[in-house]
Amino acid sequence: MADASHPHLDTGRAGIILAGGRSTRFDGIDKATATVGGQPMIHRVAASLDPVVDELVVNCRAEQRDSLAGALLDFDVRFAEDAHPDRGPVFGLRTALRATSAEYAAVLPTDMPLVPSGFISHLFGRLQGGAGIVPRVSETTQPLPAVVHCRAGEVACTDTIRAGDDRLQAVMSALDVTVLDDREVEAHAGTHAFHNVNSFDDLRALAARR
Ligand SMILES: Nc1nc2c(ncn2[C@@H]2O[C@H](COP(=O)(O)OP(=O)(O)OP(=O)(O)O)[C@@H](O)[C@H]2O)c(=O)[nH]1
Ligand SMILES: [Mg+2]
Repeated sequence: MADASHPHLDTGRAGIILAGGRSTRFDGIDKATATVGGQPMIHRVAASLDPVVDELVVNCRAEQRDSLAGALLDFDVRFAEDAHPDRGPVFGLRTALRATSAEYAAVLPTDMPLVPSGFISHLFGRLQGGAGIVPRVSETTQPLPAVVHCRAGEVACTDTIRAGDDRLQAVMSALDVTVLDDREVEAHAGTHAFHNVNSFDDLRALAARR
C-alpha cells in the first residue's frame, strides 16, 4: 500500500511470505501455487498483506521464482531467494528480513490463506515499539503470523541458527514477543483464520469451510 499523496513517506512496514519449503506432505507439489477458491494460495496470502504493508517480500528457492512470480502478477513483489536451499524456515526468514529496509515486518507462511488484513493491521497496532508480537490460538502460542522488528528479528534468527535450533518458535522466544491472548485474537479474526495447509486433506477441509 503506497500512499500516493506522500510518495516518499512510508510507514516502514514490509510483508514477508515464507515459501521456501518443499511441501513434502503435499506430495512435493508446491503448495504455494495450489488453488484455494480459484486463486493460488500464495496470491491469497499476498492479498491479505498487501493492503497493510508498503512492500511485499517473498522468500523461496531460486527454482520456484518463475512460478511464484506468475501467481503474483497482481502484486509488486521482491524476491529474496535462499542462497542455500533446505536450511529451514529460520534461514528463510533471515534471508527475507535482510532483503528489506522496513522497520517492521508482518510474516506469514505461504500456506495460511485465510488471515484477514484487519488482523495483521491489529498486530502492527498492538506492537507499540516492541520486538515482536504473535497470537495465541487454541491455547497455543503460534510463531506465525507474526509482526517483528526487522533488525531485531535478523539478530534473533542468527542467534537461533547458532544455537542449532531450526524452529521459528525459538526465534519468537529469543525476541521475547508479546503474545495476544485467545480472546483478543478471536475478536479480530474468525475461528478458521489460522488454518494452514500441509496436506491435501487440509486443503479439502479449508475448501469446505470457506
Ligand atoms: N526458506 C525455507 N523455507 C522453509 C523451509 N522449510 C519450510 N519453509 C517454510 O516455512 C513455512 C512452514 O513450513 P512447512 O509448513 O513445514 O512447509 P514445508 O516445509 O514446505 O512443508 P513440508 O515439507 O510438508 O514440511 C512454510 O511457509 C515453508 O515454505 C526451508 O528449508 N527453507
Ligand atoms: Mg516443513
